[in-house]
Amino acid sequence: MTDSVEVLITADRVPTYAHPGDAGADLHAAESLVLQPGERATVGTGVSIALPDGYVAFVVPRSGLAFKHGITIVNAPGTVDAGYRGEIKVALLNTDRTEPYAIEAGDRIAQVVVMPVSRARFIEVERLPGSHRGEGGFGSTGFGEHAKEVNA
Ligand SMILES: O=c1ccn([C@H]2C[C@H](O)[C@@H](COP(=O)(O)OP(=O)(O)OP(=O)(O)O)O2)c(=O)[nH]1
Ligand SMILES: [Mg+2]
Repeated sequence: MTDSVEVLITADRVPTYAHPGDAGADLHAAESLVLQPGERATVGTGVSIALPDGYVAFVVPRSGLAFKHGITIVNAPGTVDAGYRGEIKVALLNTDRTEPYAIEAGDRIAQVVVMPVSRARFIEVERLPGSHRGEGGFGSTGFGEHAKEVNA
């Protein structure tokens, strides 16, 4: 890693980066529960942090849980504000249509990504400056081959 930031923490289990260079540190469940198909639940992690001003922590799904079991996070990415001192909680959702998913206390249920963030100074104007994209959005560049024409 080229950069790191000190984050004060109280935790039953401190989040861990599985490999050098990983962006996400795994968060462990502080409780056991079963998520029925389609069910969502807020799961404690036993972790509280004090981020420096100018940083945010995003709580994001683990890909393996998502791909293999359909376990995702309802509000992904969950936003942990720098001023938040409460327990980080994970709003898990079982998107599988048929299979319940059991979470044991200590399981790694999500990961946390700490990033610098800018706060905007919103400056109201009568008219926005022009841009190449303009107002095009929501698939305006098409899908597949059409993108090549746009990029040409
Ligand atoms: O996945 C998450 C998302 C948020 N939080 C905590 C930290 C965050 O600082 C606080 C508020 O989150 P957010 O602003 O997303 O929720 P809100 O519904 O707008 O609540 P509030 O009115 O408290 O801002 O809840 C979590 O523990 N986990
Ligand atoms: Mg909020």
